[in-house]
Amino acid sequence: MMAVGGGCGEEMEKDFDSKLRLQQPSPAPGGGPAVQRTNSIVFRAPQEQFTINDFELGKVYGVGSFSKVVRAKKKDTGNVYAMKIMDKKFIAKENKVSYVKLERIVLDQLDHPGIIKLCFTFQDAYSLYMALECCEGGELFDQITRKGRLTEDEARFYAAEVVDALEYIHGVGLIHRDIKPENLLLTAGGHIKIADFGSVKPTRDSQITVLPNSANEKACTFVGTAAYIPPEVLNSCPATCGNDLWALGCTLYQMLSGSSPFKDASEWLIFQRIIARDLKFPEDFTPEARDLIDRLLDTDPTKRPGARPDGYASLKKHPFFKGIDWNNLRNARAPRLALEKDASDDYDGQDTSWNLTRAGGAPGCQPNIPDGCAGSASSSEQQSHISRLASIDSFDSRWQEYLEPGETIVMISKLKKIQTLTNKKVELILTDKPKLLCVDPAKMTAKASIIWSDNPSDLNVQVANPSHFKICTVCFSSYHLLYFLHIFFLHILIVILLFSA
Ligand SMILES: Nc1ncnc2c1ncn2[C@@H]1O[C@H](COP(=O)(O)OP(=O)(O)OP(=O)(O)O)[C@@H](O)[C@H]1O
Repeated sequence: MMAVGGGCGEEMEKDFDSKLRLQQPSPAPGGGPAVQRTNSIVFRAPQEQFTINDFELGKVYGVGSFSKVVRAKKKDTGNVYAMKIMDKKFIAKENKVSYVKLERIVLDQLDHPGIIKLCFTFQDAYSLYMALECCEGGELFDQITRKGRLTEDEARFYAAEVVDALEYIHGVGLIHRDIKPENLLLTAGGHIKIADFGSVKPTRDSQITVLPNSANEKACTFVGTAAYIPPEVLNSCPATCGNDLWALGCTLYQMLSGSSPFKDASEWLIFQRIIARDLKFPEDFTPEARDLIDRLLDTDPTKRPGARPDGYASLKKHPFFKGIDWNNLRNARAPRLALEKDASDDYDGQDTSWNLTRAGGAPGCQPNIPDGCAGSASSSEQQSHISRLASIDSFDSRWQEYLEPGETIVMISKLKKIQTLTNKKVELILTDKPKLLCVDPAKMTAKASIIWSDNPSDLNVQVANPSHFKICTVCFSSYHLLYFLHIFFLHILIVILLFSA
């Protein structure tokens, strides 16, 4: 096995190996800070000697800040996994080594039907690979988006499964710290699995082995997603299990109403609403739903059901959960999944040349991506994390020829360019210059390049409605382009406004 670029690549390689020296927290006598003792642990999910060529790659499930998750079928066994692929150089550059290691180590020790399972890992010179069990049903976020909002029965079912998994997570002494509909994945049968354990924090009496620094590091480190962050975190209080219960309250509210309870145009404004507990319930919420959410969103984290001395009993006994058979959740009939609109509507399936191991990666690695959604992100990604898409898509060496030395991609997405008689699919690429590029992915020709300008006669944006806007520019050939659809474009607009502000 080769390590990439010395230092960090080698360290990552060692830490992904099947034996790792780690520190296990043990309770300190007299209730003082936990004492760390160093131990060697053997991972349950083995590090295999596989290569990516041992797998037939399918559709892209989603894209994270520094990873891409792809459907991967092992050629010899036929077993299917969700392969999380992380670029070593990128992880090192973005200082995310500990995040990746933490997720690997923690997932390895968890065992609950409501938590995504890590099956094995492997690596090559360029990438780390985590084979996860597949959640073919996508994110809960997408179900909420597709259905508009969920019925109370559907929300009750999902909330109960999250409560069940959270009870386990908190029981082993972990705080997830990023509970939100995007991190609640659904199996093909429609059952919840909690994902994304890169932000977890062990509690003092945690049974879980973590990274050397995780327990010592200040528990009030700011992590999570703005709309789901509890007020005490904004006030720099240490993390507690109550943080996840607040996020559960926000998630339940979102399931029932279609949007999160604390919404606003910027993170700062969202935080103001959270601190002021500016919470309004839609009139059609039942008293039971309203009461549970109200209690979960208590500003005192110790009063939230699930965080009180009686543990999860009061939460599970809440009238909202009437009728839930807590011992038989996984056998209960799950809500019907709303399916994705035909993906081919958005993309015409030409992109079969995505090279997951970057330029210079493993020879002969040309994964087959039959549904043509390579490089695309799920709707939630598009909606919630402006800077995330590009990081992973910038791995794709295809775009390098359009960039100047040192220039990197901030964002990338497919769009329809509407012309008089036809419409065409192109890639819109925003770089950090800032520059906006329009590339025909079929012919790999650049259709336009706009350098940002403060002069409105060079560049101006006209918003028709929330999903349509025009970028009018003299550099953009002789006609104006109407950029059509995807929530993503709203973000481009935001970026435009930010840059021009
Ligand atoms: N086991 C899985 N099965 C199916 N889809 C998955 C699975 N794990 C992740 N995904 C999808 O892939 C997307 C990217 O996941 P990933 O873990 O790389 O990043 P993330 O956790 O969403 O983001 P970040 O790391 O930036 O917090 C997820 O949002 C999800 O939609």
